[in-house]
Amino acid sequence: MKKEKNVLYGPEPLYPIEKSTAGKQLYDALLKHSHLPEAMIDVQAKETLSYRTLFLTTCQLAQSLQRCGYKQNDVISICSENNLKFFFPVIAALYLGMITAPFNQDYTPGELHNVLNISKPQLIFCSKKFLPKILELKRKHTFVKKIIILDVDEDMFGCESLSNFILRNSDKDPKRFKPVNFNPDEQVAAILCSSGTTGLPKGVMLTHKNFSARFAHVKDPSVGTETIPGVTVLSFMPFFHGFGFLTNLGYFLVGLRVIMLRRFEQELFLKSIQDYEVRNIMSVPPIILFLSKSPLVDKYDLSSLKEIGCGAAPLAKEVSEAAAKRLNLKGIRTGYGLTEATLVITHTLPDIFKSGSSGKLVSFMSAKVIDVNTGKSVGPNVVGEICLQGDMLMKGYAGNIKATKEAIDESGWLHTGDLGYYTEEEYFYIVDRLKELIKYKGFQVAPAELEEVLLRHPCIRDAAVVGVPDETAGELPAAFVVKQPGQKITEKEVIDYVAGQISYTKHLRGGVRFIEEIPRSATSKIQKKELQKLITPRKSKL
Ligand SMILES: Nc1ncnc2c1ncn2[C@@H]1O[C@H](COS(=O)(=O)NC(=O)c2csc(-c3nc4ccc(O)cc4s3)n2)[C@@H](O)[C@H]1O
Repeated sequence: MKKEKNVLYGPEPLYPIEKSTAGKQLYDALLKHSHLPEAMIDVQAKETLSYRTLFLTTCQLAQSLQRCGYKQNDVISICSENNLKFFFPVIAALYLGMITAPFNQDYTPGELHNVLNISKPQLIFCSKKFLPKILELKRKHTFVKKIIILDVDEDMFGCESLSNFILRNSDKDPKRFKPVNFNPDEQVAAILCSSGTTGLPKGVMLTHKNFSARFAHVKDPSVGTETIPGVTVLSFMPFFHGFGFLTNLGYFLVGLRVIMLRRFEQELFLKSIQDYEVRNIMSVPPIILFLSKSPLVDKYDLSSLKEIGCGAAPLAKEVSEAAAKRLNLKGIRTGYGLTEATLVITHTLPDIFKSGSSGKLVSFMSAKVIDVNTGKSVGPNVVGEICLQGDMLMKGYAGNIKATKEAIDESGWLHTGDLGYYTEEEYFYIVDRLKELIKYKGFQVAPAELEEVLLRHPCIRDAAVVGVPDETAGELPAAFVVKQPGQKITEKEVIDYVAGQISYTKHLRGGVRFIEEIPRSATSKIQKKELQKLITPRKSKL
């Protein structure tokens, strides 16, 4: 292949991208692993899902969906905490070429309005805990025609349970089911939320081919976490987010034993590592900080841990080294990823650690760094915007051609909005963010979404939201507010008002500052860097 100057290319892959659909690859993998007794163990519920049950149930659910007339390109959503049954509809949909649009179960009605109008799911699978929210949502959104409850045996409030839906509609012999064939390069597999470089959350369309590129990675011992069937990993990242969604599908593909936490609880996390002899964890920087500092760690035997991956936000060199030393590891494997490029794009290789680096490019991808003023690609050790190209790039933002064109240029390069550089050895370092995105504990916070909520308040004339650096969370959303003339409103009232309108991870933990005017450019774009200079970090109330 012709190599361009100042463009980096990922390594030759150990495994090629399969030509089959991601659904077919998972079908074959689950069949192959169906002798393994444990696919996923719910620690809190003390329940176990076997690969045989995972395989047969996904086939029966796919048969049932087909029998009820669901077909390629129909959209489902999932609203659930991490749950043993979460991936049943995901995998069944992949078999059929249906599209899964998961969303954060803690979203408020306002947030749900935004994201649901992007994907317009006709069928929503939810856990019992979130049924009231989804019933309310169905009343408001006429495109939602059916709700299926994942984790109950009996129908409730006019909604079928998953078990009854399968009982009533599936074939007596699930082994007669075969995945549908379609073009994996074009077929959208999932629509995942991301705010991209600016504005409100958008729907990232990832194709079966994007998934297959990730699947090729996970089979490679130098890329994936573990590749030996039956090896134990711990999974606590939220399943609705690209990180949790795709890492777990990768675990199933390889046949790993996944210890699942419904939500992160410090002692349960440590006890699970000890009791299940977990070998590998994929995590985010706040967890590494916890492992480096918490006295709780000394109460448990964590010697089974052979590798910890970390990504989704910057990991301080000191924190990484302290955690590795405490856990007797040579280092913490770090990676850089974004939903618009499916998952991990760069990562450090096993046993080769470069503190502070996010590692090297993965196969099937190319990268360049461009000068933010000229747009021209630069060479090593020069900071610029990271641009990506290759088989893991999203198909685009669902229903948003304008945002897609702003993100992916005519030459097919995704402009990530991340500032970084690479060394002569092609190790990447992410140093800052051009884009507005705020990362609270690895979770995305779109400033525009909070600004939209603030501007609806009658006492607020103008508002801007920026990220405040925080050692524990990475960044905290903070608001600058201009009051309406003559109006009185306190910082606490603003914080409480926003907290009542938006989900937990987006609350204004960085506080509120009242100012006379929001600094704007000639094109009325908020000058966020100016505002950040006005911020003196306060002790966060996490
Ligand atoms: N390592 C990093 N350092 C600094 N910033 C980082 C980062 N990773 C993501 N980010 C930031 O999050 C943005 C993307 O946010 S996002 O869309 O929510 N997606 C993500 O943050 C995202 C999706 S998948 C993923 C990772 N999966 C992994 C699995 C194993 C492992 O060892 C490392 C990783 S990173 N991250 C990036 O544009 C960037 O701004």
